[in-house]
Amino acid sequence: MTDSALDVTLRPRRSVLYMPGANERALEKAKTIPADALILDLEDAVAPDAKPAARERVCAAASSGEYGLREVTIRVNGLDTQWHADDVRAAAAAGPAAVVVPKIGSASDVHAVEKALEAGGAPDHTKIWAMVETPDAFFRAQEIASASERLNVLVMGTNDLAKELHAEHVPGRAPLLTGLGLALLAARAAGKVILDGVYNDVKNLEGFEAECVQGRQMGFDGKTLIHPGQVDPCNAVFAPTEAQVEESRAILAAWDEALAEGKGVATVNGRMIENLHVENAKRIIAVSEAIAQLG
Ligand SMILES: CC(C)(COP(=O)(O)OP(=O)(O)OC[C@H]1O[C@@H](n2cnc3c(N)ncnc32)[C@H](O)[C@@H]1OP(=O)(O)O)[C@@H](O)C(=O)NCCC(=O)NCCSC(=O)C[C@H](O)C(=O)O
Ligand SMILES: [Mg+2]
Repeated sequence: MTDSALDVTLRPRRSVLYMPGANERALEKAKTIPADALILDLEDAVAPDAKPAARERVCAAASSGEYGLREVTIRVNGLDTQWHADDVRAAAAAGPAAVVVPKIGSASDVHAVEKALEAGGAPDHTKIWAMVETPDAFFRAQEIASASERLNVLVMGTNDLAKELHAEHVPGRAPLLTGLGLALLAARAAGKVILDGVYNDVKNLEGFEAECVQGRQMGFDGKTLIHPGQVDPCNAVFAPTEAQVEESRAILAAWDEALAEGKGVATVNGRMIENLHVENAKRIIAVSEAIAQLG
């Protein structure tokens, strides 16, 4: 799907699946997995010796056009690594939907990536997805989110955050909520998309679904994933329900009626409706229609 076919901010990014760039089988399998977006990884999931070959394979996959409507992105190695410059140069030439950059620490990091992409001749459609995953970055989330028009998505790195905090992974994620809340405020203030971090226990679907629901309730647009088995439940949790869409349509109808009567307030199912509820109802309908366009 091209961005001209769909409003960029409404493009569904419910499920965003990482796959190790060195794993040919996973790259092939991804063509049939119903994830909204893919992150072809050159960082954590690829051993140092395998990085040059993985870079070649991932860039070929990203420019192959074989992933249908899925948004295909490349996660490069961090700015302070020996692989970063070559990764960004190769990704710029491949022209994926985005270059996902781990451990972004400040607006100047974003500017450095932007400059490197431009120097490498990256097309305008290649965006920057900034990973916020260190304590410093969470404090600077606002400057990172608003650093560049090319940056359209913040991605939470909850494994690195937990590691940096010396925190434990616990149900409900209490140790991480301060950081996640700061990043959500920053993303919304800058009008950017924000994706929740990964859930490591791939066999625990109950725990995974609970974390998806928590992420949706907090305001995340979708969640990053590590296993194909996480895709369907994640898509279900992050899509508006039929009841929500129906209620949204009732809100729009009641609002039109109120306006025609010269009123600035209405009620639906006994609840007060003001303009802000109407805006939210329009967003829910638009998201639902965007998901339907994916087929
Ligand atoms: C987590 C895994 C290592 C589990 O692997 P495995 O036990 O081999 O899984 P399965 O046997 O259940 O696999 C079944 C089939 O599915 C394919 N598969 C598995 N994972 C993926 C995937 N991510 N994408 C595509 N396809 C996948 C297998 O090849 C099997 O296929 P088949 O042979 O046809 O049956 C593994 O799932 C995995 O490696 N996941 C990705 C790990 C990863 O990318 N990690 C880095 C990103 S997460 C991160 O860095 C977080 C962030 O930075 C932070 O700080 O939080
Ligand atoms: Mg990380």
